[in-house]
Amino acid sequence: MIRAIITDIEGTTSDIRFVHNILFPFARERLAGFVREHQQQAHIQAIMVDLRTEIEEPQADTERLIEILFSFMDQDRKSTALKALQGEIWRDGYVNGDFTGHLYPDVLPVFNAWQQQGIALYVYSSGSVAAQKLLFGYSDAGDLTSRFSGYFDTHVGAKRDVQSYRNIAAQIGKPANELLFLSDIRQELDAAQQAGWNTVQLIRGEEDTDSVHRQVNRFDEINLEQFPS
Ligand SMILES: CSCCC(=O)C(=O)COP(=O)(O)O
Ligand SMILES: [Mg+2]
Repeated sequence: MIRAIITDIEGTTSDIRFVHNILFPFARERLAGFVREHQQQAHIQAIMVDLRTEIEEPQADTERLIEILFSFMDQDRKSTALKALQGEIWRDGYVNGDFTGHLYPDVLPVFNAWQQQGIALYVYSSGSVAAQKLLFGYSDAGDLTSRFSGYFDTHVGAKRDVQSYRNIAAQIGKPANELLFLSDIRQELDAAQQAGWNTVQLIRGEEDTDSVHRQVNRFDEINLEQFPS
């Protein structure tokens, strides 16, 4: 019996093109100026401390960190520090109405149905928790933040690591076999499955013929009765 559903964002609830063509360029254009302007603020300093730790360069100055952040963006590296900064930068874009968080139209009706069945919804994304709340708070369908019982980012671990899913299960407080993870990325689903979770792969674009996971093209094709009770 599925009691909690944990969803990825990019490529699952939301179009990868929104993230790569709207969000990422918006942050890239503003990143250097943002870091220079806000580097004295405590929460930005904390992000920079994390970044220095991540790159093992305790003496790195602001310009070196900016250089590193650009190389991380080029690699689409899921660095917790980069993701935290991107979230800070996107805030202005959402608040000023430059964009709204993309949501596939099939998502919200299915969220509604699951909630009516008493199933708790969570998010797990490489984007920071703050960025997740912005995307769903300023989504195409309005403010959906109250729909979720919790949010997880790479502070629990990377999305391809089995231990991350064990950490999330411990925080949710439910056994792994009552959890369902939704993602477009096979390697993330493999990790969740190794942790004992149920999985469904969203195929929003190209097919994935190497996957062992149940596959659907839309949320309304997910049949919770297929999972063992
Ligand atoms: C919170 S929306 C931005 C998502 C993001 O920054 C990203 O790297 C995509 O990560 P995901 O784990 O959702 O595929
Ligand atoms: Mg994804």
